[in-house]
Formats: sequence, structure tokens, C-alpha cells
Amino acid sequence: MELEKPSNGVHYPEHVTIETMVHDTKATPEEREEFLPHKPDEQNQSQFTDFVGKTSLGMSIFNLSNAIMGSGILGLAYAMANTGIILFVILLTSIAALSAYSIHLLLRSAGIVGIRSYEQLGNRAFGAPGKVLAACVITIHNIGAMSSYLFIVKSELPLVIQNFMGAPSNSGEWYLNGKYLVIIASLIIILPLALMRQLGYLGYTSGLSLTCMVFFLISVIYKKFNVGCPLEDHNLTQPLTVMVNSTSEDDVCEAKLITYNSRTAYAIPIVAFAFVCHPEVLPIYMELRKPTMKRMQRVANISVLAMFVMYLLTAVFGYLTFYDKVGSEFLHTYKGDSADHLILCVRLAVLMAVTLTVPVVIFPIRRALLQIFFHDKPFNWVRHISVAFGLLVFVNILVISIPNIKDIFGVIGATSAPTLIFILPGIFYIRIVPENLEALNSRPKIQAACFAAAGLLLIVISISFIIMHWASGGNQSIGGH
Ligand SMILES: NC(=O)C[C@H](N)C(=O)O
Repeated sequence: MELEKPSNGVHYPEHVTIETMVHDTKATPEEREEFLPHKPDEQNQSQFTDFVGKTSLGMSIFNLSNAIMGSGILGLAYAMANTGIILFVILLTSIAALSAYSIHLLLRSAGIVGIRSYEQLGNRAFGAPGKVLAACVITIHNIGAMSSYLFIVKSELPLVIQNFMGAPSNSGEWYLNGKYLVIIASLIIILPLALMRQLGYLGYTSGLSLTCMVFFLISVIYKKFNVGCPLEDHNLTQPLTVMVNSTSEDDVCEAKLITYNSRTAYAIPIVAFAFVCHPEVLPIYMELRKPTMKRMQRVANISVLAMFVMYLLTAVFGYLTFYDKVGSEFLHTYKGDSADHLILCVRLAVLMAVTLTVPVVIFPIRRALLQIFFHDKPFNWVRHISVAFGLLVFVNILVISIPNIKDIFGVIGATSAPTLIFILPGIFYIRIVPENLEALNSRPKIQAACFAAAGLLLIVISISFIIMHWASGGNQSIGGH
């Protein structure tokens, strides 16, 4: 069978099958994470000889789960409050399933061209514009994700320190100023971890980060049975009070099965944002020990399923605790409980989790930037360190000047998230899989085309709704911050 790639017209010899395909060698050593044909190892069928991944299946699951899990979890109860339980469950299930399918498309495309890099898939599919497009979307998206994580540090860490020190909130001490605290956390914790040469080393911190999130979930469930309705003794934050005014007394503590309002516009972007991990999938695949597509798909399926369960439980119990009063940054809804020791520990756990996720998110940005600007250069420590440092400085400046986390979820979730999950994997797959292997009108390709089209539709719908919401002035009266 002769295989022909659509983008560069390279012809494969007869003996080359999809499993043992070699790509042409124009790519630089840094870019080339390729399948080389060799006798398959009976035990693992591994096809990689150029980069020997050492990360175990378990650690890879931790890393991918950690890449999925982030600040998005804090917006899910808010999304549920504005869609109702049934619509939310349908939305969450669909996006989780589509996200796993999208990973399948990426892995299959990577398997065919033998490159485990999102940008290089873009290059193979559309040449330089494809590579630049993928790199830009990854960079913008991950900078947005990093900003949302550091925003949580900026808003929650002062509350934790204030309570531990028993200081009054307006004492003006520097250590109660979120802006300084973000800079300190970036320098002391994030920067050293971001300097690791390989993502696999972060498996332990990823495990710790996930443990913190499990503790967060258990506490949310416990608190549901602890916070009474209608939260009279709860010192709710100002924006939440505004929401109470717009809700009738009767349905304050009534769970809605299906509901719709102008804030529903944020539901799809929030859920889409929560499931993005796609820029990290291929780097994690590259470092996986015995890297076969089946093994990596297993890593992806287990991670997506585990995060789906955590997301669902957090949203359900978070919503059933505060109902319509839940804020867009869930943790802040407990603001009246600042002195509560459990809530204090929960804040600390979430802070630790999001802080430890930042380095995982930095890796794909650095990779994207290096591939665009230094694609033919070998690894260099000075460049590696400078890019991480520069990125942290940039995102710190951004976070210090951002007033609101909901709009990060909204804008990033409505634009770059559907592009990374739906559009790029769909169109790359169509271009990369050779036509004599799968014709343009074959089922998998039509499916991939519909998938990409659905992503485009999601972007149009989400952006239109968000703009309508902004235009109607709804932005000022929403809970959270
Ligand atoms: N990795 C990301 O892009 C965002 C992540 N899924 C989150 O929920 O924070």
C-alpha cells in the first residue's frame, strides 16, 4: 500500500503502514519527535527510538489530570446555577466525551506523521501558517489559563494570610497585598518548577495538586450539609447580595433542573475551558514510557473520566450549597466563612493546586514560542530560563491589572478553548490522514469535519451571547468577581 500525505506529497514505500510510518526528515532535531520503524517490542509495541520517555502511566495520568484540572473547576457551580442541573449534566458529559475524541484525533494525526507536537501537526497540515496558528492559539490560551490561576492567588492568598495572622483586613501590611503575593509565589514556587527540563518531573507536584483538589471536593460536599438555607447567617459578598435581590424569596433554595438567563452565555465557555488540556497532551505523550497510541489514549480517557466525576460532584454540591447565590469564582462565595478553619484549609489547598498547575501550563507556551522563533536551534538553558522568566513577568503584570476572573473564563473559553478542542484537531486530522488511507468522504473524516464545524458554531454562539450580555449591562450585576 502506498501512502501519500496531502501537505507535502511525500510518498511512502509499500512496506510502510500507518503503524510504522516514518516522516521525512526536514524537521529539526528539536522538532523531530518521530516514529522510527523498528522491530516492535512484544510487550509494549513502542515505536519511538529518538526520545526515550521515562514517565510511567500513573504519573502521566497525574500530569494530564493536573493539566485538565485548574481554575475552571471554580466556575462550574456558577455554570450549573445558570443552566439548571439537567442542562449542565448534558453539557458536561458532551464536552468531556468530545474532549476525549479530540485527543483521539490528535494522537492519530501524531501517529501518522510521527510528530508529537501540536505546532508541528499544524505545520504538516497547512505549512508555516498552520504552525504559527497552533502556536498562537496555544500561547494565548495558556497565558489566559495562567492568568486565571494567578488571579486566584492574588485574590485568595491575602485572605488566608490575614486569617492565619489574625490581622484586620485593612491593616495595609505588604503581606496582605495580593499583588506582592503573586510576585513572591511566582518567584519562589512557580519559577523553579518551570525551569525543569521535562514535564515528567512535575508528576509528583501534579499528584499533590490533585490531592488538594480532592480535599477541596470533600470539603464542598461536607459544607453542603453544613450551610443552612437561605444562608441568613452567611455574610455574603456584595455582588451576591445583588443576585439575591433579583431572585424571588421562594426559589432561593430551590434547585432548578433547567433554567435560562443572560448569564447562561458563560456556561459553555466555562465548561469548555475546564476541559482544555490539549496543548499538554502531546508533550505528555512524548515523555510517556512505552509510548503507544493505545496507552496514551488510556491515559487520556482515565484522566478525562476522573476529572468529569470531580467536576460533576463539585458543581452539584457547590450549587446545592448556595443555589442561585453561587459566585463565578466559587471559593469567594465562602467569603463570609473566612474565619472558618475548614474553609481556610480549603483555600490553602486550592491555592496550592493552582500554583502547582502553572508550571505545567508554561511548558506548552515555551515550546510554542521556541518552535516559532528558534525552531532550528538545539536546547539551550539560557533560552529555556529566559522564556519562562519573561512569561512569568508578563503574566504577573497582566494579573495585577485584571479586575475580574469571569471574563478570563468567558473570553478564553469562548475563543481559544473551542479552537484547541474542536477546530484544530478536526482540520489537522482531515489534512494529515492520507486520502488513500481515509477518503475525504469516509466516515472518520466527515465526523472530524462536523467536529470542527461544531467548534466554529460554539465560538459564534458563545461570543454572541457574551456580547449581548455585556451590551445589556449584565456584567455589573453578576456574582463573583
Ligand atoms: N489547562 C487549561 O487550559 C485550563 C484548565 N482546564 C482549567 O480548568 O483551568
